[in-house]
Formats: sequence, C-alpha cells, structure tokens
Amino acid sequence: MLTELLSGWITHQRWFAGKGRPIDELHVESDIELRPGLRHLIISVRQAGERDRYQLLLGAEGETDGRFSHARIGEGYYDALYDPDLTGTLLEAMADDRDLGPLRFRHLEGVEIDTSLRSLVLGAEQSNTSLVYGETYICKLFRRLIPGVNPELEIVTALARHGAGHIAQPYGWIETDLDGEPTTLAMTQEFLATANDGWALALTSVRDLYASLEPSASDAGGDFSSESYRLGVATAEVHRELAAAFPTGVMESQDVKQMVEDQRRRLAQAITEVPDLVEHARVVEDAYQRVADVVSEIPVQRVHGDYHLGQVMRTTTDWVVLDFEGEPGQPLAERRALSSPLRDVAGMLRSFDYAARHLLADNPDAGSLRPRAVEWAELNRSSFLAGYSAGGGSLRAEDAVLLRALEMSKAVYEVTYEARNRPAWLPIPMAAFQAGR
Ligand SMILES: Nc1ncnc2c1ncn2[C@@H]1O[C@H](COP(=O)(O)OP(=O)(O)O)[C@@H](O)[C@H]1O
Ligand SMILES: O=P(O)(O)O[C@H]1O[C@H](CO)[C@@H](O[C@H]2O[C@H](CO)[C@@H](O)[C@H](O)[C@H]2O)[C@H](O)[C@H]1O
Repeated sequence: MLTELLSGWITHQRWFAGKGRPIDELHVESDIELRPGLRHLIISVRQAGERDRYQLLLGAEGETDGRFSHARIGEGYYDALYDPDLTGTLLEAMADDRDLGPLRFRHLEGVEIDTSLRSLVLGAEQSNTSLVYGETYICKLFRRLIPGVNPELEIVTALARHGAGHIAQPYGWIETDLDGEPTTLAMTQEFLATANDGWALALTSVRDLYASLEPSASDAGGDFSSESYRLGVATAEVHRELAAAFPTGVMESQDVKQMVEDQRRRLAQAITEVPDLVEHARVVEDAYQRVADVVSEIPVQRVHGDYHLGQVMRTTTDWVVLDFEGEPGQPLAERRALSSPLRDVAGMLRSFDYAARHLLADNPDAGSLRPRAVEWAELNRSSFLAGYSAGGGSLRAEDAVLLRALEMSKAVYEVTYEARNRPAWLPIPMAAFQAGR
C-alpha cells in the first residue's frame, strides 16, 4: 500500500524533520495528477502527538526500466523530482498560470519562462529540494509545509516589482491553501550559474592567509576585505530597498524591554540544551542589560533574518542576496516581523568570525594560527561595517550597544544550531563570548 511505502521511505530523507521518532500515522492529504505518470502528493505525518505535512512528486515506475532506482520510493513508485522528462510540467504549468485541482501555478507578470529546459536535482540538498533547469532557473520545492506565504517569495517578488538589484530574479511559484491560508509550495528564480557563494570565497581567502608568509591579512594574496566592503554596501542597499517595499516602524522603549526579556528567555532555553553555555551567561546578560539601560527606540523594518556568508553570492558584477526566509525553525509570524536591520549586520559579522575560525577546528597548528584568524575576522568585519556605512546603512555611535547584543543573541542561536546539527563546530560560536576573541 502506498502509505506503507511512504512511511518506510520518508524517514530516510534528509529533509524529513522527524527522524528518530516513530511514525504513529501517515496519510495522503492531497493527491493530484499533474500529467499521466506524475502525481503531486501532500502527506500528513503524525509523530508523538504532532503533525507535519510534506510534499512530493510521485512517479509511476511503469516503463522506466529501473532508471530511477536511486530515487525509488518502493514497489512501483519513485521520487519524480529526479525525472527530467516529468519535471518540465512544473515550468509549463507556471508559464501558463494553470490551476490543477487545489494547486495554483503562477508566473511573475512580464517575465517569459523557457519551458524547454531540463532539470537536475541540485546536489546541496538540505531541508528543501532544488531543481536547476538548464543553467537558467532554480526551482526550490519546500518539503516540510508551513501554512502561509513563504517570506522568501514574498520578499523577492516585492523587491523585483520595485526594480531592486542584489536579488535573483523571481519567475514563478506554486501555491495551495492549507488550513485556509495560501501556502507556498515552490518558487522559481534565476539560477546564478557563474556565481560563487560568499562562504566558499571567504574560506579561500582564509586558507591563503594561513599558507602565506605575509605578516598581515591585508598583505596576503587572498585578501577579502574589498569584497567585505562591497558586501557591506550591497547589504545597505538591500536594507534600503526592503524599507521602501514594506512597512517600517519604530520599536518604542516598552517593546525594547520586551525584546530584551525575549532574548533572556531564549538564552535560558539555550542553556537547558547546551549546559556549557552557562559559563558565558554573564557576558550575554550584560550585553542585553546594556540595551535595556540605554536604548530607548529602535527603527525597524523587514530584514533578511538569517544573514550569513552562505546566503550571498558573488556574480561577475556584484553581490546577490539569497534566502530571505529568516531563521529556519522559527514561527512564520516571527520570521516576518519587523526588526532592526542591525540584526543582519550582526549575522554577517558573526559569519566572518566563523569563516576565520572553522579551519582551526582540526588543525594541529591551531595555536599558532589563532592570531591570524582573529586578524582576518577583524579586518573583514571592519571592512564590512565601513561598506555598510558608505552604502547609506545607518550605523550611529549609539548603535554599538544594540549591535553587540544582537551579535551575542546570534551566537546563542548558533550554539543551539551547532549542538543539534554539527557538534564539532560548537567551539566556533562559543568563542564569541570570550573577551578579546
Ligand atoms: N539563485 C541561485 N543561483 C545559484 N545557486 C543558488 C541559487 N539559490 C540557491 N543556490 C545554491 O543553493 C544553496 C542552498 O540554497 P538555499 O536557498 O540557501 O537553500 P536552503 O534553504 O536549503 O539552505 C546555496 O548556498 C547556493 O549554493
Ligand atoms: O543556511 P540556512 O538558512 O540553512 O541557515 C542555517 O544553517 C547555517 C549553516 O549552514 C547556519 O550558519 C552558521 O554557519 C555558517 C557556516 O556554515 C556561518 O557562515 C554562519 O555565520 C553561522 O550562523 C545558520 O545559522 C542556520 O540558521
């Protein structure tokens, strides 16, 4: 039976969020034929009293001669995202604005979609699955479905309508209604075929510095600081465009205090998950208390929300920002809430620290290289901030208190993220709390 096959298969998928817990019940909530041999399924999975929904494209093995054995779900079925003969249907349906049962396929007004392109599943699959069509489009299918419009789609379509730069052009999306709310199932954007992601570029620079005999980070071959500066400029421009495309506001003193309370609660929660964090609680608390004491108002707007070097790509001409989805795992309302743009600035500052330190983790020369790591991080952090100011980003002297607290808050988030996902990397955010990093 299909539901039994799916129960056995889903627990082995990287994007399945409920690993390690038995499935109490799985049923197919929606089953729509997109074309002969291709069905779109939304399945509901109940585990320990909680329910999650996932989507998949189901192919019928029929005449496929075992070509999709690597994507097999079970007797008679496979994951059709791996079948380029079938995935063209998604592009065609978006290009035609088709309604197929409860599924709505849409494209952005004024764009043309080339429906002849064939797809490949992008290797870097994580919590979602992306298809790259030719070298032109990337279509990201959200695997675990959260009712509501995905913030990434909401933001890039609004920015594109305002003619903003620094984003990958959106082309189309797929949606349906879940719990009465329009819900994004997938979105298609320009694929930046020749771009490199910021994390990879930064690591190349850090490696060059470690290998170099030059005495300082700015003299070594792979200096990254001019890129950090340009990234700062681009970040300020994206913030300005977000402020123009969405409402803005001011967080008043009462709400600032509430925000500080929320951060304290998050810290306490993180300590229950990672008890070693308690050693640094004082430092974090002090940073939060300073905000409560001296910050009375904070300008707020829509922001990226999970800004780091892996979310920015360098094309031949400039930096492009991806993945405006906020922190994964946070409720949608929180990810869409107005916030200080300094939150993104703090996220990127943390990322420079990550890039500098992560190569030290299993390096026998770590001790002697640490000062170079600190130097690299400081140089690139300050270049980024200089670029952010030069690009028109607001960075007043009094913002230092808020920026410090936001960096501490991000590091607390990273501690739980690493403990859950990559325990070997836990020392990286832990180092953020030490004086004289
Ligand atoms: N528009 C794009 N052009 C080229 N590569 C992209 C694009 N969007 C995403 N990628 C690649 O896919 C990776 C993961 O994308 P992302 O949207 O961050 O997925 P996730 O939400 O699963 O983290 C990125 O680091 C980048 O390498
Ligand atoms: O990219 P995602 O939206 O999935 O973000 C999550 O995963 C990130 C790691 O891939 C994580 O980022 C942390 O590690 C990065 C290096 O891999 C580093 O550049 C970031 O500064 C650091 O926060 C991110 O926090 C998490 O939400």
